[in-house]
Amino acid sequence: MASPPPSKKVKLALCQLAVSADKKSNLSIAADAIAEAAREGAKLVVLPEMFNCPYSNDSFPKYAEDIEGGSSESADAMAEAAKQHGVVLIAGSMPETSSGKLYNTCLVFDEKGKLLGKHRKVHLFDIDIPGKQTFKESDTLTPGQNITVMDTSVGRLGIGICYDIRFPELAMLYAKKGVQLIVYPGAFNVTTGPAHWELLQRARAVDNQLFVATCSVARDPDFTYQAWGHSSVFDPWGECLATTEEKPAIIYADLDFEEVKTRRTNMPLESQKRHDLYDLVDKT
Ligand SMILES: O=C(O)CCC(=O)C(=O)O
Repeated sequence: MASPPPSKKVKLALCQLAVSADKKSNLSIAADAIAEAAREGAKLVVLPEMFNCPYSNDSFPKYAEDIEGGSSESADAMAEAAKQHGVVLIAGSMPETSSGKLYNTCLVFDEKGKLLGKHRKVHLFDIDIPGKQTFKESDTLTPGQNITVMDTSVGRLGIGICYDIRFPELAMLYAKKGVQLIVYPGAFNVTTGPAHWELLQRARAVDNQLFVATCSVARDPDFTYQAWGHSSVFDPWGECLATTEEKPAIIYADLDFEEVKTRRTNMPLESQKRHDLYDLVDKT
């Protein structure tokens, strides 16, 4: 891949949305948040994982849309919002149906509403912490087969979805490909969130000397899945630029991608790696 586009400053908005069982209302809440973020000057806007439906295996098949088949009201609504407000939009994720399979899919639109690419969650969230948190996405979902790097007008972005953040190799591959910011739409829970959410973001940021942003749904006490919230963004030094708690919120940060270069010049980890002792294999 060629070098990333020239470094720029960009105002990022993370929209921690309240999601209900009403898809139309979820889409309209998302569109309103995008409009508000754009009014505040954001050029890059992020939505949460499964922003158009409740996070449950029962919901995924019911809410899934055939994005490639061109009949996706959620994709159409988000393309329209990105265009209307002139922002690069990382549209969280939504259940996608394709050739009889279901995926947890993030769509990315440019400021003209053109689909720049999509990421299908590659690591499915299958965990069992008895009495605390059990979830098995693989009961309904199929993992994606691609990693996702894209050049946008605001910089080179890498996308992961929630559980993808636990796999450092993915972030390392993104760094190797010149990514300046990794965005993880997500929805950790009240068991794993307090333990690992911030730690994982800071680790991915510091290890790879790049920006890391996460965007969660807000917590709904009536849902079976209790989301952690705490959408945040960390810089390449591991400092938190913005965060929030569990309620609906839009948070903002000014990212200066020049800092990626500066940190890597000051501390040249990449060139100091001992490729004679270990290596990262890129199979993409
Ligand atoms: O890794 C975790 O603890 C939570 C992951 C998750 O909620 C997800 O992948 O949707």
